[in-house]
Amino acid sequence: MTTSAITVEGLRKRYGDVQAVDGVSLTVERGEFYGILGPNGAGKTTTLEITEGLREPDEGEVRLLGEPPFPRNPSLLRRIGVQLQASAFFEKLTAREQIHTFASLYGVSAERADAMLETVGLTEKGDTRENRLSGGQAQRLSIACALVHDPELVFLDEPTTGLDPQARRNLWDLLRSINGEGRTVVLTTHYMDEAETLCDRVAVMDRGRVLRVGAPADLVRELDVTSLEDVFLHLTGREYRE
Ligand SMILES: Nc1ncnc2c1ncn2[C@@H]1O[C@H](COP(=O)(O)OP(=O)(O)OP(=O)(O)O)[C@@H](O)[C@H]1O
Repeated sequence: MTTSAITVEGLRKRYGDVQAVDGVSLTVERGEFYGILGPNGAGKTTTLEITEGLREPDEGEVRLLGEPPFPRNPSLLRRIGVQLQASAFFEKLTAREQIHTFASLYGVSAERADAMLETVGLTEKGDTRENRLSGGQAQRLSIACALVHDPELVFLDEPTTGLDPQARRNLWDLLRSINGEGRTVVLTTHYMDEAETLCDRVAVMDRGRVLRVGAPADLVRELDVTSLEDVFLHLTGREYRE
């Protein structure tokens, strides 16, 4: 039996008075495109960071590709890709220098780095400094950096926030092709249309808890509504964006 890509059991994390994650359990299968949805402060990023092994939970168990991610597990680092925010780029480097730097950290060839730049459509921007890239270009570069070592599983935290509609659609195509190659993709998003279009299954989170998990179309049917936006409203009793 192959293990799931991710299993999370009874996760809890508190910051001072804030119970950021309050008993989250979920399973992501290998090859799945999985979305974590929720409003600001729902606990999505904290759940993701614990799953990636970047944070220690107060309680709960995580298995990432069958292994515990915390404390830092070097054998896992090569197998997962974490999209960093564009602000985490090395200062003053060009797009090509950024991805070459990530590649060398992983012992990956410069040719592979250049090929990744091409995959995300940034070859022509190779000589452009990170602070001169558009929002969409910076997002694509950060995804390329997360993929340069050919990981099995990719984590993306709100990859299309702040992009114009065309740039979002281009990024959707890229994410679909990443998943189409058999990689597991886990993303958080604020956009219901994005989740509806891309995700095999979504977990709807609010106030540190998972309210419901399912395929978008199944959730819409089960709750007898017309869209994922309505699913959210039905589950939480409020609009997605207040
Ligand atoms: N390092 C921290 N210290 C203190 N409180 C934190 C910290 N990180 C998150 N929180 C709080 O924990 C709660 C959950 O935050 P988290 O970032 O996980 O939510 P989120 O769903 O990712 O939100 P967003 O969509 O705004 O990114 C919030 O109330 C947040 O203010």
